[in-house]
Amino acid sequence: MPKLELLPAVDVRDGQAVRLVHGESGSETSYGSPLEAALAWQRAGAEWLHLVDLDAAFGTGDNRALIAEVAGAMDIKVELSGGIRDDASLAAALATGCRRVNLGTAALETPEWVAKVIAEHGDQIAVGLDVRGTTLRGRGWTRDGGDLYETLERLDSEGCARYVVTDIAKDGTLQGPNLELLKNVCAATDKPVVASGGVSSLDDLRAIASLVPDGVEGAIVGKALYAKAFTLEEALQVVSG
Ligand SMILES: O=C(O)c1ccccc1NCC(=O)[C@H](O)[C@H](O)COP(=O)(O)O
Repeated sequence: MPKLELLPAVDVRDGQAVRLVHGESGSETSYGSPLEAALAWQRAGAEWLHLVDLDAAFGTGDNRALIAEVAGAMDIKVELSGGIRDDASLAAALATGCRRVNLGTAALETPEWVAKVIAEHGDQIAVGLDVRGTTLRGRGWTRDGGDLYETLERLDSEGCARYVVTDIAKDGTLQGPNLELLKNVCAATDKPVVASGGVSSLDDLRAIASLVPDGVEGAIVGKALYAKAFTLEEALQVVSG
């Protein structure tokens, strides 16, 4: 089986590591200290951490200092997401030393700025394509933001290096990933795709890994790890190729 990168998630709301259902504000289950969670994933052998500032994504404040503390404590690569929408928030995100950032809302609302930062920062910029059906959602997944495939075509033409693809209907539900969506996005772009949302089992990871030849590069796993559906060590073993 081809190797799949695994990105355990730490989503931060109001200073706590949480998981949401369908990304909905108010559906939080809390899992304690974000730093402890991140260090646990690092100790278990993760090569990447997917770190999300949910308050910044929802516009309910931010966890910027804590996010910087967590990112700074990591020896592994960090992908940072949530509320990165302008020069100041991008500069703060990159100053944490993270390997890359995910832009979501900005790719829908300020496409000129996104084209500019893609040109400036290359593969330090990924775009999160968060969808319901084939409609993109921004502002913490609360507002419609256009057609998935039209936006993908535009971002490809601007040189976007990578996409993080989430089916919101699956996110935080432990119902399995949307493999059809992943296949369709891979068919529409030559750029690598990171799958996010819904992973519930080691078989789900095997199914995502079977899409590596199509262009899937990695998988983000949140709820399944916190719910102890499997251990990160087991997951890393399964995706190691
Ligand atoms: O990433 C964001 O910006 C974001 C914004 C609003 C709500 C949720 C957001 N991200 C959620 C994640 O990235 C999850 O960590 C990831 O999809 C894992 O999902 P799961 O394995 O289903 O818990």
